[in-house]
Amino acid sequence: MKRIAVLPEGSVSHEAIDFLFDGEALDLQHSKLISDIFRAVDSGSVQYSVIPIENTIEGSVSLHMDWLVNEVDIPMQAEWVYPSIQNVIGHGNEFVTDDGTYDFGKITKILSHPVAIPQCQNFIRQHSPDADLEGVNSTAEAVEIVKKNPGKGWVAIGTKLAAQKHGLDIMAERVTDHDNNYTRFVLIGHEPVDIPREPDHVKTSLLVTLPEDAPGALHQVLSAFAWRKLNLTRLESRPTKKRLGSYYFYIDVIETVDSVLLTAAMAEIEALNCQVRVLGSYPCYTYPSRK
Ligand SMILES: O=C(O)C(=O)C[C@]1(C(=O)O)C=C[C@@H](O)C=C1
Repeated sequence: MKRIAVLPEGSVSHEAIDFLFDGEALDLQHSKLISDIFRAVDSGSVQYSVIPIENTIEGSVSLHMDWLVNEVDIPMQAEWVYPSIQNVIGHGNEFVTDDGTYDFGKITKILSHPVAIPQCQNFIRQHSPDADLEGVNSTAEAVEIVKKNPGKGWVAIGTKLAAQKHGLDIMAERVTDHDNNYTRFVLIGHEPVDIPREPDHVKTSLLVTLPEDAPGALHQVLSAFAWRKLNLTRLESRPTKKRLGSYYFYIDVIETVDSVLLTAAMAEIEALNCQVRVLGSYPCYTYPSRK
């Protein structure tokens, strides 16, 4: 049975891992902190860890990307995209009105993961503009905190799974600003993973660091992919954290790392005095397609 570290029961990450393995029995090790999820696979206490890296509304989960790049050296073994369906969850009796609806104006505090709160900005502004907002370690943790603090007017933004686990009420369903709110997850680990279905495509993630003060260097890097007709699906700069104005580029290419074209492109980029690090070459699965 695969041993996998993932955020607490009822988190979006937890729902997402069940989708990837399609009901396969897994030995899930739940941890409260994403840093512990990274450490679990780094120390070898689990085979794989589940890391959310990008969201439709919020973009990159920078903290997690930085961990992948700076704190650990563990390859990405699979990627999948899963919907982040967020709900307002609380002790419904604190907010219920005479006509049986909920008065969201009575909410004093909204707790959730810092990536989930901005996904629901419109709902919050419209219904509970005066509520305090508090970021916690996961949507599942937010639901747990609300459960333990009745009578204070607190609600969480989280999954139905978490509401069920803690016996709380779903006061509003699907409250994200856009319906197509998806999160991109990666499975990291030292061994390739066996997933019992065909991927939608394969991808290679690269980290490219340009030589200092080289005009046109990024253009030359992109040309190495362009003239080989290699399809890039992500290009993002992140600070190297060494000095202000110094960046590395995170590049996703639809190709396996050992393909002749990608190998040649990487060699060309290295010949430009760039550093190239392969973060992983892996199968990608898109919800809800199951081949
Ligand atoms: O808090 C959770 O439920 C998580 O799985 C984490 C996480 C994230 O880090 O991006 C995952 C997806 C959600 O959209 C919001 C939060």
